[in-house]
Amino acid sequence: MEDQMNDYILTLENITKEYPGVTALNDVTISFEKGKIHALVGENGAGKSTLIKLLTGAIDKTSGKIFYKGEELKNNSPIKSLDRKIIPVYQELNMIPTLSVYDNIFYGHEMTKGIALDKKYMREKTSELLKQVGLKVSPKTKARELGVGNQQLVEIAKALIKDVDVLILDEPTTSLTDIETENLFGIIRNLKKRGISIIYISHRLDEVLQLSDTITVLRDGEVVDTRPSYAFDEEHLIKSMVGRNLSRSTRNKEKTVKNEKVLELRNVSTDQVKNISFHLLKGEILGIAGLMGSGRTELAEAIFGRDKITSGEIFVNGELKKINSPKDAVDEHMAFITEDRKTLGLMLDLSVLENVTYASLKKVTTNGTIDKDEEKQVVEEILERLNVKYASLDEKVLNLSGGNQQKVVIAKWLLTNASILIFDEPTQGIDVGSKEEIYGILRKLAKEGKSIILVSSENEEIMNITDRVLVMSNGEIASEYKSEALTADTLFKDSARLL
Ligand SMILES: Nc1ncnc2c1ncn2[C@@H]1O[C@H](COP(=O)(O)OP(=O)(O)OP(=O)(O)O)[C@@H](O)[C@H]1O
Repeated sequence: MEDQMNDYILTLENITKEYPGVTALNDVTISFEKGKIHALVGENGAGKSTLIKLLTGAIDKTSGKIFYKGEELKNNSPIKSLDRKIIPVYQELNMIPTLSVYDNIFYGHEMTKGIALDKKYMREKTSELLKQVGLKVSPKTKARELGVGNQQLVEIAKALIKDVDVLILDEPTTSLTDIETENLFGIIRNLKKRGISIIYISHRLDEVLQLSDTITVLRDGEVVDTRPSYAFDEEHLIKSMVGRNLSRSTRNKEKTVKNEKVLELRNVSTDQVKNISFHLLKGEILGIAGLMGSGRTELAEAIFGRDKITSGEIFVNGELKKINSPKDAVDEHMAFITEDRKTLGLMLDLSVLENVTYASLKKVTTNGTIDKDEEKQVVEEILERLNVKYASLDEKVLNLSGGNQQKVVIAKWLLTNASILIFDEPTQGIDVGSKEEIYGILRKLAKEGKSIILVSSENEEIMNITDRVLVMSNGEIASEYKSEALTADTLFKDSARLL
């Protein structure tokens, strides 16, 4: 062990973490090399976040040992972990929107000169850090004026101020554009050159293969494979993660579209989108593509009555309708599966069962009373199809892993009798096997005559799953394609057309 301590900054030895009814990590041994990028991959619920929470002192292990810089790490806590320069940057960013970049960076450990804040020093130091992460904005810029990609960079700058030794990045590219992702990778590689050790968690396997030196695959809380990245390819990685070969979706050839307009927008504008006209057919999957901030989500929100329509008309099944609230939309048999599961999609304190059945109680109601057994059976079936990991139906959704929470949102809406389903980034944070399962369910719904709007930033998903695609740019529809005619190249060009 002594020898190894020189190369390895951090070692987990036989770590087990048990929650009531769940073994989140089981006898896990992993060594992280100094100055290397080490990726952790695995299905939703495999134990990645649990491992990070142990390293950052948010929770305690049930058994096993952690060694850091050659010494056993005992009595860990989030504060001690920061002092030890083990710093996590989470996907859900923590910036205070109304404060400046430098106020955010120094928040909680402000510099003073005498009794006053040393603003000059903080601004200068922030400038230096922003340079290191390649961000060209003034330290005085308010956080709310930064896009998600730039906020992510500020979070990393914040880690650098503490002289980070181990930087943990949890799904850092989820909300980034391709260009922002490339930029981030350049910065990560620079940090590595400076000797910083990086633990990188992602469901985007192509990125993991491209960026990391070593990959560890977790499955059901156990390490099933650790190798240098060059010894993996994507197929092998997927097989390790899901424990079987997985057939990936290819372009959709099965046509389920009927020539019947279920939804039509004529010249619809809101404060966020301009002059939107399009229709959705029965049995169709219509993709909405575009860059972050192009108005994709805002368009979905307008249709669902969550944003005020300032002009234009919406027709449902050929009839002009006023949709002023989500309730109006639900009355028209629409469902909106939101991207923001924490605030809009779930009630975290309620059970898995209650969350899934919340929007669909009628389905299992006989004479006004809920048939509990039937309810359970229906819910169990859908959760099994989506491969959701949960201890029991009575478990609080709060205790589920992020990806499994997302699957609960999807399950909830799949059980409603909605005929127009709007999905906003349904597979964000979802593992590769379950993604395929979700695609299969979407196709099946279309075949049953439901109509689907799919907002997505994943090109493959947009091209393979949909029948037709609208590309948004700067709040407008820039172009429309039959999916089979769409290429990643055109998608990229059209997304920037109206900028
Ligand atoms: N506080 C908790 N109480 C009970 N079970 C928990 C708790 N936190 C996590 N778990 C369970 O531990 C297991 C591992 O969860 P974890 O969040 O580590 O997964 P993950 O690999 O990060 O998944 P994802 O890719 O979805 O983020 C899951 O089965 C989860 O339900």
